[in-house]
Amino acid sequence: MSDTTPLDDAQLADSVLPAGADPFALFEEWFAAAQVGELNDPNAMALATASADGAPSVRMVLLKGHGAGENPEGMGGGGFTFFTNAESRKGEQIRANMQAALLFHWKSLRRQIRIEGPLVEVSPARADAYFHSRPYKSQVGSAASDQSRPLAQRQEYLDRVQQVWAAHEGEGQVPRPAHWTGFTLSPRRIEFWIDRDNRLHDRREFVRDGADGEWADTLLYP
Ligand SMILES: Cc1cc2nc3c(=O)[nH]c(=O)nc-3n(C[C@H](O)[C@H](O)[C@H](O)COP(=O)(O)O)c2cc1C
Ligand SMILES: Cc1ncc(COP(=O)(O)O)c(C=O)c1O
Repeated sequence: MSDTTPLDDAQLADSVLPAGADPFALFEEWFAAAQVGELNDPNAMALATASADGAPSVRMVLLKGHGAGENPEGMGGGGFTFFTNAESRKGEQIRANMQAALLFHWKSLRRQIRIEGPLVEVSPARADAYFHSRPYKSQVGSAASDQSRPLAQRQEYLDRVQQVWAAHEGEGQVPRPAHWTGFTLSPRRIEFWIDRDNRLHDRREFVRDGADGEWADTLLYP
């Protein structure tokens, strides 16, 4: 027989996602909690892109810049930035269709954030600065990789790694390949989801028309 004990006060409590909140401030709050509560890569997020004809694909990337202070190519309005090889599968999809969706799921916190909007490429200066802030080994690994293209055998990649390593060891940094860059998602929709017992979850979405638009928010049925 099903459990028919009455819902308790915690389950019947009102939403903890405040109406009229600033979604960037709420993101910062949750992201800070994730730094403490999530064991590995609290900045890991799923990045969904789609081909020109609308076929979706998704993979994990790391968030490397975020918040109201992000300034996608001078349009302002904040954003969420990741870096990648623009000749990869995702890079080709982004070139064909400059929009994406991001998903954070912090399992230990039982929280999810979904973010959607157009993408803007970061400036070459920012891509350089980020690329060179990475450890030498990571610079080498990225520069030696034709990300997402077929590799006949792993040794081929390892040989390239050795070559790039030797070529730039003296300077201690690798020139950033022109195709290694970053993209900032300018959010048009941000949704916060928090687990509540018995699937009586709590969701609030924030939407705006453009990078300079006002946020409007609403609760959503779980
Ligand atoms: C936790 C995690 C973080 C990752 N971060 C990145 C990243 O920031 N940039 C990146 O290009 N690939 C990253 N990867 C690898 C991607 O998931 C993916 O394998 C790669 O980018 C190729 O994707 P694509 O074929 O769709 O272009 C990460 C993988 C994991 C599991
Ligand atoms: C291929 C690749 N590029 C980039 C990153 C992002 O991390 P970082 O820039 O800190 O190396 C990752 C992380 O897993 C990765 O696998």
